[in-house]
Amino acid sequence: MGSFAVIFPAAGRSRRFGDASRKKIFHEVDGRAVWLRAVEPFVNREDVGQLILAIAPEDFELFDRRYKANAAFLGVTVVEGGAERFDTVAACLDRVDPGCDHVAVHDAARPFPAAGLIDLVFEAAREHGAALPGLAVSDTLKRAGPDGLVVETVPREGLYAVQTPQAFRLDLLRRAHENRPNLTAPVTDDAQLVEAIGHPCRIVAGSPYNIKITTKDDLRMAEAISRVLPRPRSGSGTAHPFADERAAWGEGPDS
Ligand SMILES: Nc1ccn([C@@H]2O[C@H](COP(=O)(O)OP(=O)(O)OP(=O)(O)O)[C@@H](O)[C@H]2O)c(=O)n1
Ligand SMILES: C[C@](O)(CO)[C@H](O)COP(=O)(O)O
Repeated sequence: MGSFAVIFPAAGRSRRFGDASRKKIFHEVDGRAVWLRAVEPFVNREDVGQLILAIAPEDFELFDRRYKANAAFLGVTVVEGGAERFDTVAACLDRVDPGCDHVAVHDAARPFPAAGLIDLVFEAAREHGAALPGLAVSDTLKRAGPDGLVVETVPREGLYAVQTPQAFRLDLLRRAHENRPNLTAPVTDDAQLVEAIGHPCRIVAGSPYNIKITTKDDLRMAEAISRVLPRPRSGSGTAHPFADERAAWGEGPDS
């Protein structure tokens, strides 16, 4: 079985979060920092060989003071991130151990990646080379102009809101990142780079609980989610609480 290096981009600026005193990944949800919650479900997995967390240069002092011991205990390598998310991931790709043949990228701002969801993504990445979780869009979609007036209704068939972790064969993701200078559109996830070099990416069923903290409202939602999700089972062998949810998601995006 191949081994996954897991990259956690945590070097963002939290602009949309709107708290100049503390970035979103350092806020706590039910007493645990968002970044710790994002990392812990990947710790102690037999299929994970390396954990790499990328933080912004201005956060090293705070991180060392408050979280150095956590990172050491979890076996996390801490590196410096870049100006854009894809720069951060590229910097981490340079640090992947030679023993890893796959890589997963999971936003440090997503505190609830369930074990079952990670299993699905990793299995599909081994089979297809590239995999990511997604939720079929269930609201009606409108495109509007800057004046707020609707221009059109966008058919939602075949549209997914995608999440992380996104997982890839290592050589494929490296090639995809090398091709970045040839793209003109804004790049918002790693799968987009892989799509651009012509490799199909497989969507598996995401989870509505696997939210990304973007605004303060998301943090309030995360607090609510932490109250309804099951607690970790003792002796489960991982720090991850949500191993029983897999059945609820099904095996693919359509189930
Ligand atoms: N240069 C960057 C930009 C983003 N990220 C990370 O990528 C994830 C998703 O990005 P996003 O939610 O946009 O976070 P921020 O960039 O911090 O938010 P904002 O765009 O509001 O400033 C986050 O874990 C963030 O820390 C990163 O590692 N390096
Ligand atoms: C990678 C991602 O979380 C997938 O939904 C998302 O694209 C990140 O976007 P952001 O604009 O950097 O928050």
